[in-house]
Amino acid sequence: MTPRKMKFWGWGYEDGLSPQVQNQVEAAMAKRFGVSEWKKTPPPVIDEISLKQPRINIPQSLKHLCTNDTHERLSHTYGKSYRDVVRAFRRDFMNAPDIVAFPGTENELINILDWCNDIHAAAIIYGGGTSVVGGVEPEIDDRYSGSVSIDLRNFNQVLEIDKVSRAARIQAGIRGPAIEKQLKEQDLTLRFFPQSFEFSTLGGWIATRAGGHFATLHTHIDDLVQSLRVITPKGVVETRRLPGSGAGPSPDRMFIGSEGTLGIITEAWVRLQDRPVYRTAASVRFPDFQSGVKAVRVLSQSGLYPSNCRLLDAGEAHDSGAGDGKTAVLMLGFESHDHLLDVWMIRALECCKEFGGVYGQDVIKTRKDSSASREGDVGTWRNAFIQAPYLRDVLVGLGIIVETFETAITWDRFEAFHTGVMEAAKKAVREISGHNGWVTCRITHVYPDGPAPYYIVKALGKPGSELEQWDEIKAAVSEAIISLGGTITHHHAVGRDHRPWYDKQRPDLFASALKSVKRTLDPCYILNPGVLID
Ligand SMILES: Cc1cc2nc3c(=O)[nH]c(=O)nc-3n(C[C@H](O)[C@H](O)[C@H](O)COP(=O)(O)OP(=O)(O)OC[C@H]3O[C@@H](n4cnc5c(N)ncnc54)[C@H](O)[C@@H]3O)c2cc1C
Repeated sequence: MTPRKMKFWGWGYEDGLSPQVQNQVEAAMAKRFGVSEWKKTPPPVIDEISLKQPRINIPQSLKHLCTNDTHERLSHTYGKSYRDVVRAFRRDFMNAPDIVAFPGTENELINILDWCNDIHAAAIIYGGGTSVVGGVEPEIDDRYSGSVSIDLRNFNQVLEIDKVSRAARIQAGIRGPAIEKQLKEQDLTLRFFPQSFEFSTLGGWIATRAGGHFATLHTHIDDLVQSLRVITPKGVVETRRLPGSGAGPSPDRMFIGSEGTLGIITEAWVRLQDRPVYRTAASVRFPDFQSGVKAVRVLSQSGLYPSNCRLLDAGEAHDSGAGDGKTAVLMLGFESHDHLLDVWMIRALECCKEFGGVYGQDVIKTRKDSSASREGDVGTWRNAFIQAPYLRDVLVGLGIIVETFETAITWDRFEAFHTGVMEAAKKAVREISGHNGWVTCRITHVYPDGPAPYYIVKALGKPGSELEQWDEIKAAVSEAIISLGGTITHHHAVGRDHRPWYDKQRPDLFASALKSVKRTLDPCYILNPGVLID
């Protein structure tokens, strides 16, 4: 069987979406935007793209690890944000790396890093390349001789499992499905499922402080990291495996979220869980979003800790097929390897009822298989969630601006914050695109002290200016988020795209301290220039 081909210009596999579904999407969007006939841009093919000659040559000693092959250079130019896909559709690959390297051992990695240091080439660490913030794009200036994208795909093994402490030593370049496959043999799971799970890597999750699918408790990868091994241009840092420690600032925390600027994470000990046996799921409809928000706050502070507690506003519920467009919908779920969950679900539904929540036939009693989250509204939403990145690529070809942004804020400020962000987003879409467009929201994660809202923008772009229009919209909503007290990102990371607002959010003295760390670990500033710190 021939292996499925990955797109070099967008999300996932070339055959990831059937032509029938594509046609359905085009028809639905034509109706929504009142377009009689789409003027479609076809996805790029390699022969149409002219790449500049590599600025650096691969030394003889590294020829077996490095390539300047066109397909590899194209595939390593971008992450997977809307900005990235639009530029790929424009056949614009001006920031392609000069060289792509595929080390298989730490020694090989060190040799590549030494070479980058010697010739002052930028070294961009590439995990799964699913960054949505410009994290892997080799955008460099002429202070650098060129750029090398260092792909960690060969670091793809679960190396050791400690069943007693429920932990595993895992290499950083391994993708989500391979982690779970190897842990399943021992009836264990990392239980970390970002939407990009299929193609993103453990090292990428740690480097970006990624957020998984689960709505409460261990939402970020941070909580699952027990220790790290990191290669820096100045040497190796390996931290101690501990369940907890009060010994000064945490060295792990310094590298978690460092986005390839301080070192290359090669492996991590991570905390595992037993595989869930029991599951229950329900969807609850609320007359309006704010009623749902009140219920979600009570749930987040109830100590019930649902695994799924995702509140969709009416627009988002409608778009995913999980709602009628008039009511907000809460996706609720619990899971456990240990006990039946009906008592938890019953109590959670009581909380929802207090705020006008209505649940129906699809309330599912505890089951001992995964079907609980695959049926009814919950299942419909799950399918839409998995297909969404493929659909996004189709919409880009139609000239539709389609992108997300996400943040977090404490409960006491949420209502005013959400109103302000929605107003800013709708105003920006209206003024910049000339149409009303669609701005919808869901709450993806909830903490006892506040939610993480996630917004989706869809608008008809002006042909040829979609990217510039999105950049303006993004700037407007980012200003609103920062001025209203939120974070520029809850889990998508900073990268290059969020830098202006991250620089406003972080305290100045902290920025100086971070720069000192950078100078110590990467004195020639070869690691991922432009990301996080200059
Ligand atoms: C459709 C879609 C859905 C997504 N859903 C989620 C989601 O649910 N939750 C979420 O948090 N994010 C999500 N993302 C964003 C993205 O998947 C995450 O940021 C993810 O953690 C990136 O992992 P990666 O392996 O692809 O890293 P890459 O994109 O390859 O790299 C990301 C950054 O980390 C650095 N890096 C990568 N590996 C290492 C390493 N081993 N050592 C040091 N630095 C490294 C890179 O240099 C870069 O700066 C989504 C993205 C897409 C396109």
